[in-house]
Amino acid sequence: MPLRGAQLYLEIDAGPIRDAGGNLLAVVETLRDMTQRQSAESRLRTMFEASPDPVWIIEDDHFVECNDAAVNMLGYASRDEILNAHPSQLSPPVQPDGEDSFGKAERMMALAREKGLHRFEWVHARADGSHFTAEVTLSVIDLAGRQAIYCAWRDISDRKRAEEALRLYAKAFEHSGEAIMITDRDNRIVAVNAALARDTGYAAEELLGKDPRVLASHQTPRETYQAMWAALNESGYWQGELWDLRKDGVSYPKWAAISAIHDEQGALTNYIASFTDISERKAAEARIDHLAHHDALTGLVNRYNLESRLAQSLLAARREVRQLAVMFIDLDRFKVINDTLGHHTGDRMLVEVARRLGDCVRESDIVARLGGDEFVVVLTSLACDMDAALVAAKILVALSSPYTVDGKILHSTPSIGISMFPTNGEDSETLMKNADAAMYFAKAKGRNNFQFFSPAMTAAATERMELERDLRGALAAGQYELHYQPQVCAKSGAVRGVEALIRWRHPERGLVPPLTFIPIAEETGAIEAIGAWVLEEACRQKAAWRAAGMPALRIAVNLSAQQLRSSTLVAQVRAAMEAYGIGPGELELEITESAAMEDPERAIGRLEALRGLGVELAIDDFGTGYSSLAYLKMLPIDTLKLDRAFVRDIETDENDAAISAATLALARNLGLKVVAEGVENEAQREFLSRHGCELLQGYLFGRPEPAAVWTERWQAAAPGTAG
Ligand SMILES: Nc1nc2c(ncn2[C@@H]2O[C@H](COP(=O)(O)O[C@H]3[C@@H](O)[C@H](n4cnc5c(=O)[nH]c(N)nc54)O[C@@H]3COP(=O)(O)O)[C@@H](O)[C@H]2O)c(=O)[nH]1
Repeated sequence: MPLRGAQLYLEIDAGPIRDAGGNLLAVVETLRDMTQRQSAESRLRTMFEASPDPVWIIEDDHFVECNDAAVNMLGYASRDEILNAHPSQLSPPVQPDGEDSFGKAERMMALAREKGLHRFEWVHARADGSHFTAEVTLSVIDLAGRQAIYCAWRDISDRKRAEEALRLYAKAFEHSGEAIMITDRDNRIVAVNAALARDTGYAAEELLGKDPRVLASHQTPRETYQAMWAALNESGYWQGELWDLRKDGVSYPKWAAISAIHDEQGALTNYIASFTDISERKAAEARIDHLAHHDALTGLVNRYNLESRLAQSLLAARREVRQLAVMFIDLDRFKVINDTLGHHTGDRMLVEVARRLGDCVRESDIVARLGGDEFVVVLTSLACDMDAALVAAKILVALSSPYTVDGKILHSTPSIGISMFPTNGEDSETLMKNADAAMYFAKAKGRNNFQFFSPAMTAAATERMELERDLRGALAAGQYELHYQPQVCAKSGAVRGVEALIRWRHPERGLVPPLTFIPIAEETGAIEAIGAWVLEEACRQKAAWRAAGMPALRIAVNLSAQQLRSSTLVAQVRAAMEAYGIGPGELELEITESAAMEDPERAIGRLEALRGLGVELAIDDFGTGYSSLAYLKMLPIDTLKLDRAFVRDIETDENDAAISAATLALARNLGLKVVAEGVENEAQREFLSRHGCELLQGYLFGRPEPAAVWTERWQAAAPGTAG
């Protein structure tokens, strides 16, 4: 029963009652209490209106009712604008799956009618044309006896975006070139990507659920792992190098970056690690490091590395109270091999030298190449300097044995300088400097030997360095001059020719003799320019003497081995002769026996060409070298110069006398003239003359003097000649 005073909603049905004639007899009214139903409908409408999600009523496939949320979501001003629209009219023409919106909407509604409830995703269009994705739920309802569809939307754009992002992350994870691994809070592997499977050789299934240490090799130091966990616990991040083991058992270095992941409450949930295989980078680094510390040609320790290795060895020697030897090794006349046979041959020989040096020393010793043909051997931990001498002797033998390079047999010898720690120096620099000085001393001592450093050598080495420095500018500064020494007829004493001998008028040192600077000029290559100057100057002087009416004397000029090697020599000589009108027989070129024997075939060709110019040719220092008589016979020469070493003791030393006599006999047989050098006294003159020597040269007849002195002398002897 309704309460007194409460409102009632009644539904009244009234029906007339008539008699047979149709007259109204009464009205029958049926009252139905609709109060409850009315309030239910009102509640439904309220709910419909108050729903935060857009809701619609669809009848005959058109929206006939909607709430404010639907109007707002679509961005229209009033529901009048959208009511009676077909769902496709509030949608883009086509749905993301490619189906047209009208057809698909019809299909969805049909499905809802068939099943009673149907849920699906739908892209709608707002009033401004923008789109959003909604999850649509269609439920079939009965509206006052008519079938309708209740339609509810939920904007799932955010969810879709999140899903899209997740899909993207998943793709990025899977396709990343970097190996990625995700572990749970207990450090069990929960995900690995394809790159990790590729790098490790394991399939993902073989790793899931395992501890990442299944990949570890024992090459990663324990401290690295300790530091890694400390950093992850403290800052949540660590990166560094780890060594892992591939499934095939090969270990490899990888660069790891690991982050700890926490949820919104700050609880640890995962670790995510990315790894880069750095095998190639490490190998490249190792190669670069090797190149930086080793000589590219021989693979020996280089200069830079030698310094640090020597410093370390010195520390050890000091600690162990042992000696140490630094050996400077230079190959004698290596430049000749390089210049004549080419760098390729020179390089191959240096590689062989490096190999032989390695064979002469212990593993713990150091063998370095400083560049060119300069090597350094450090003998570490020696008991006495005798040990160093034994190794030096071994090196002498090893490096002096013939080399077979490109089918050629080559000869070279080393000059070795040794400085000892601690006697000759306590630091690397001093020891190296002193070994270098000792090496120069070994060279000066005739090469192919070793010398221990002595303090006196420092001065000699310093002087050599200074000379080398000053030599560079001497030609341009006009500091060279030629002195001339006469060659006389043994029988008559008449001057037949002069030999041009170079002198260096050094601004501080005064007159420097050729034996002091010619070897340096030869080693540094300066000799070629100096030789060219000598040739030109001698020819110029000869022309000047001729112009002054001096006797027509043959002029002899010394040629260095390097000049003989030069392909421009013949052209140079021709040019000088033409420039100063030097005729056949007026110029003699002296070459040493060793220069001619360096490459006899080439020498023969070049000397023949010079001969063709009318130049006379002499072999200098005859008897001091290792002449092959077979080759000597083939050389197109006119004169042998008997070395003054044999002349000096010719009257007292039977050997010298015998060699001199034999040389003179040989020359006679070969049809050659002989000039005996270094004749200082009558007895020598008499001996040589008696044995048929035609020409003599020596202090007995005159020392080498400047051209002006000879001019004066000749003018005095033959007054009336032009000045
Ligand atoms: N490539 C070039 N080499 C040259 C040139 N000029 C000289 N030289 C070579 O230097 C060497 C030494 O020469 P030098 O000091 O001039 O000595 C010469 C004479 O002074 C010396 N000599 C002459 N007579 C005597 C003597 O009676 N006693 C004695 N103790 N020494 C004497 O002999 C040298 C001449 O030697 P040589 O040339 O072998 O005839 C020397 O090897 C020169 O070749 C140059 O321009 N280019």
